[in-house]
Amino acid sequence: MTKERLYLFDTTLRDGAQTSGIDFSVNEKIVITELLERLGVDYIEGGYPGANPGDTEFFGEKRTKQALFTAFGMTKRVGRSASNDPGLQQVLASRSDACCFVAKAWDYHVEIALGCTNEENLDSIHDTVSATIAAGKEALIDCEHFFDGFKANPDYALDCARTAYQAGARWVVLCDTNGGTLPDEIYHIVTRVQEVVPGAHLGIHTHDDTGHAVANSLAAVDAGVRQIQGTLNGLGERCGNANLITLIPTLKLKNAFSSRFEIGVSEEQLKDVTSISHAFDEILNRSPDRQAPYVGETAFATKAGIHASAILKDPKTYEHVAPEVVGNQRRVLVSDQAGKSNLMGELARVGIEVDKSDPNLDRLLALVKEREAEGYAYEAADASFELLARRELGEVPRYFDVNSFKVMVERRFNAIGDLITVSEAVVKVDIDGETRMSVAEGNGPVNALDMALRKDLGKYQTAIEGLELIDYKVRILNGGTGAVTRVLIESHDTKTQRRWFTIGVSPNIVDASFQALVDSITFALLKADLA
Ligand SMILES: CC(=O)SCCNC(=O)CCNC(=O)[C@H](O)C(C)(C)COP(=O)(O)OP(=O)(O)OC[C@H]1O[C@@H](n2cnc3c(N)ncnc32)[C@H](O)[C@@H]1OP(=O)(O)O
Ligand SMILES: CC(=O)C(=O)O
Repeated sequence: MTKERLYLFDTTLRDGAQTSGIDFSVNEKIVITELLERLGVDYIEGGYPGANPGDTEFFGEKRTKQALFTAFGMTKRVGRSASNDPGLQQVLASRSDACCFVAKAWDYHVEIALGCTNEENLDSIHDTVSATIAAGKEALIDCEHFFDGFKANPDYALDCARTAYQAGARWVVLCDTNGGTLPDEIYHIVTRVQEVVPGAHLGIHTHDDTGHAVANSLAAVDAGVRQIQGTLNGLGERCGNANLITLIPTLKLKNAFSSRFEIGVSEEQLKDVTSISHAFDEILNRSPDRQAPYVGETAFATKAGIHASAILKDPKTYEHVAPEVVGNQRRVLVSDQAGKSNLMGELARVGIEVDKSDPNLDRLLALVKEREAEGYAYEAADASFELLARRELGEVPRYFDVNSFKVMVERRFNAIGDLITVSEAVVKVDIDGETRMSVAEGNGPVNALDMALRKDLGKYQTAIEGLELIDYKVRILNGGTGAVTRVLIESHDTKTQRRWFTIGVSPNIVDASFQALVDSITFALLKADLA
């Protein structure tokens, strides 16, 4: 059976830019465009030329190599001709291949927001499409509020879609602008729209206000549309748009879609989807969603011992697709929910092979469970777990012993009379029988301890040169007088680009932090030894 082509339209740089807290620079738009081309989408909507200087500059050049570079705008204003509408002309004059214009499709909006007649709005749609084609560009119409409009006045919503299509729009895109429509309604309405516009010319644009943006897009495809609009990681106005990073693997890997449709993303590009999703989060300066479908750090993570035991026998027992096909990896976590299979899985990942009958494994499992009961969470601290395991197996040298540490926090006036808070730490470590004392100041007690601890580790100093602490999280585990503090530290080695997590637990926050710091440095030394 020949497969039908489904087209992917990315609006990260337009609807994504309408996300609260997001503000793309032109350079960021260029980098994101490169990511989108790597992914293999068909259309990249780069923004709204004329709406702001950044978007105007971005559209001063053609920015795509394969994808159709698409400019966004709104249909011509009523009371002007298309050639006399400066906003419309600026969109048409941009270095785009295609122009996508938002048009009202709900008569209530025509009356309230535009303040014109239904016929005048239809004329605007018609004239805008004609002007776009006359400018030598592909025309798309985003029918805003299409589904709400259809429910209120189906004939008028259909008139809008028909007008755009008959004027020559390549795509008439049905938008669930307020995001309140459910999949069965989408299916039903898209079916009706095909009485006036063929599915091969219909697109879907959904928002996630009920958590159904992806499901709604799939329902629309099922009903007949052949273009899907969405964004990287589901960015977009309010709760976001349909997430292309979820949709693409589903379209490629789930038989209901992959047996009927072809998309422009190859198997190789699919393997890049996790890395692209995380690279995009880096640009946004936010942590990736750990539970994101397909690409999240825990998307293929197994915590329960019963699951881990089966996964080690055959991963398919608890995986709906293989992690490698989307560039992700399997993780078998070690925690108080673990059995020996979890341990063996995690040990194998760090290069330690142990037989299931090895008594060391029973000892290690008992130790993990005991420490988890005290507050440790090894599933979040890969490096501390590896150290614990290797210590039990006698594989971690005593690089240094901490003889003592002291930290002091002082609030005082400085020489020019400003009130300042100073943190100072003193750490004594023994290396090969020799005691070394280091003193350091930091912007807080933990920072001061960290600076002092790695100020002078003698012969080990070069191995920790690239080490930096990049995140520090504190959690109080049980309230009241019995409170215990759990500290999680993320470290990074700028030389090897390795990242790792360590953990410390104590009733005292400084003590918990110090444990995590010592583990972090010990892990860096161990990895340098093993390299
Ligand atoms: C559903 C969506 O996501 S649509 C995309 C929405 N995105 C944005 O609005 C981001 C970019 N927008 C902007 O920078 C500005 O709104 C601009 C430059 C486009 C327009 O700015 P202004 O001219 O100051 O108008 P303002 O934003 O106050 O109001 C929008 C105007 O467009 C009109 N309008 C809205 N939609 C349409 C449409 N589809 N066709 C024609 N006119 C429209 C409104 O009636 C209103 O007109 P009015 O000023 O005569 O009342
Ligand atoms: C056009 C658009 O972004 C919407 O209707 O949601």
